Formats: sequence, structure tokens, C-alpha cells
Amino acid sequence: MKLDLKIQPLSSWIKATNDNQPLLIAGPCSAETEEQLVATAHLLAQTGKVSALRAGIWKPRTRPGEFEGIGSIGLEWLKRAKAETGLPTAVEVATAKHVEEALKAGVDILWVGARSTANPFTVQEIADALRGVDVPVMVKNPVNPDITLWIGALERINNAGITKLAAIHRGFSSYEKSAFRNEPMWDLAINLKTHAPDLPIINDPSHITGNRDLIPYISQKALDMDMQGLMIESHIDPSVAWTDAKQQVTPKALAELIDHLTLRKPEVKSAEIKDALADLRSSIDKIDDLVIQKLAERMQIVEKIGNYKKDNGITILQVNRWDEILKKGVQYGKALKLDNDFTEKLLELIHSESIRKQTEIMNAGTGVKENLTHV
Ligand SMILES: C=C(O[C@@H]1C=C(C(=O)O)C=C[C@H]1O)C(=O)O
Repeated sequence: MKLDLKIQPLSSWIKATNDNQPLLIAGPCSAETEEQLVATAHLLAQTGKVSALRAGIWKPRTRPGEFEGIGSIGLEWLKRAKAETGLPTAVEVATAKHVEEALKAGVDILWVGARSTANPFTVQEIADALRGVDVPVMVKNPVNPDITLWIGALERINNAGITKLAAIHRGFSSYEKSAFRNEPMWDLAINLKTHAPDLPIINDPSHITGNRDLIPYISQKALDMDMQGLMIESHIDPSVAWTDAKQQVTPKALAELIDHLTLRKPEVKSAEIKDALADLRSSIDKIDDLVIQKLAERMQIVEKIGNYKKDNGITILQVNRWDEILKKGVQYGKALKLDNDFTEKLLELIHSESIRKQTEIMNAGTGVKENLTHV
């Protein structure tokens, strides 16, 4: 399903400062003092790598009692930073009042935060406040891994007439313990790209990692996933930052980090490489056809087994048999140099479809509607 978004190219409102590096939006997590913001902005501008200055002035904090942003006074500081450095400015807005104040103060780019994206009422309020205004808006993914909420927010903003639109991939909350503050769940961002190929996606490695040491790894991966730019938090002295101290980098460290990234292009220019890729891809197509044929054959056998089970009062799940398949498969995959995790996930997917199919057979004619795709 392709989304019907009316979008202007990213280059109509923001560009990388040069062709050899990614588009970079940078700035402190929060504007703390006028001196901190303006001094950080100067150092960022001096790197020659930054296309816009970001700073949070209204901060949605998970718990009360934490620093909730400096508020509207920060808009004056942003004005000064822009006047002195020439950098366009970007802030997060979460209410109609924020939108009005930010626009009045001449903020160049607005973004909708992850907690706001998760709430359609909030997004609609922001969208209504944006009607008739020509300002670029970036929409962060919602905190929860729900791509339809992300799409819905983009649609609401776009329906209000905002065509300078981009998505920001900042990762998703997860119950699992992980090295990341927010799980990247790349599949969701790739899925969004498939739904809206023209929609630019900016990656936010600061919020994904929550840890400055992991930022280069996520930044490189984002570029290799064909994302259009990076938004990275940078503070003149991260050790004393009032918010997110662990994930901020100095402007100098940011410049070095950007220099170490490799920028690859999605287009294949050389005819020779194009031919070689076409050959390899045609081999992949043949293999994919075989994989699908074999899976369909397997499912026909599953159907027969399901019918036997129905006629003879046997449970669908056979734990020992499943365990045997999993162990054997993972071992075989390993011998053929497949990653254990991959083989396990693949077999689990096949098994859950097999269970679904047999559940359908058991329920046939009983009036029980089986809507679940996975059990
Ligand atoms: C197909 C069966 O039913 C279930 C599905 C399995 C599969 O798809 O391989 C294996 C064990 C069962 O949990 C079976 O009992 O063999």
C-alpha cells in the first residue's frame, strides 16, 4: 500500500553542507542557558557540517520533577544563535501554543516528538495550528513500535497542507533489556520507506543509543539503510548537560564522527556493476521462487496432518516434535554458515503459520472464526 502524501523534495528546504557528508541537524538536547546555546551554535557552525541547529525548549519528560525545558525564553536565544551563526533553527512542538510561539519567533523547522506522535489528539491539534503555514515539519516515530501511528501522524500533518515533511527515526520503547535506549527496529523504518518512498527519513542516533559511544555505529547503519540525514545531539560540555548527558557529544567530537562515516549512494552508476548485480539478483529471484514453492508444499503436508489431528482428537501443538525440528534446523543452518538467530526466527515463523493453518482446520465448520495470524 503506497501512501498518498504530497511531499516536496528534502532539498527544497534543507541540504547537507557539502556532497561528501550526510545532512546533519545538530544541537543540544535542551537549551539550558543563553550562553550554552549560543556558544554551542557557534562551535557547530564552525565545523561547516551542520545544516540546522536543534534545541529542545519544551521537554516532555517521562516523570514530573525533572527539568522540563526552559520554555518560551529559549526562542529568544534561538533567534540570537541564528542571527550570529546563520544556522536555521529547529524545535519540538507539542501543543498549538508551541506552534504559534515558535512560528512567531521565526523558528525554521518544527518537529513532533515521539510521545506526541503516539497521541492522535495531540497530532491533530498541532496539524490544525499549522494549517495555511509553509514550514517544514519532521515527525518522530511514536514511542511504541506501531507504524500506523507514525503514518497517521504524517498524514494528519500533510493533510493540513504541510508538504515540506520528513520522518525522524528515533527508535522504539521495548521491554527487553538492550544495549540501546530505544530499539532501532530497522524493519519499521524500512516498512515506512516502502509505504512512502519519497518521504525523507532522518535518523536520530542520539535517542536510539542513549550512549555517545554507539552513535557512530547507528549513524553508519542509518546511512546504509538509505536514510537522508542525521539529527545528533551536541552540547558544548556534555558532562554538565541538564538532560541526556550520556548521549550528547561535543561539536568537535561530532565533526570527527561525521568525518569517519562513509556516504554510499543508492544508485548504481557503472554499467559493469549493474550487469553483475542483475545476474546475482536473477539467481536470488530463482531461489526465492523455490523457497516459496517449497513452503507451499510444506503447508499442504501440514494441512493433511491437521486433518488427521481433527479426525483423531490429537492436539495441534506437538512440543517434542517442534523442539526436534528447531534443534536439528538450527544445527544444520549453523553447518551451512547461517546465523543461529536467523534460522531460529525463520523456523518459528514457519511453525506459527503451521499452527495457524491447523487451527483453521480444527475450527472449520464449528462457527469459531480464527482471526489470529500468529499464535
Ligand atoms: C505439523 C505438525 O504440527 C505442529 C507443527 C509443526 C510443523 O509445522 O513442523 C510441528 C509440530 C507441531 O507443533 C506436526 O504435529 O507434525
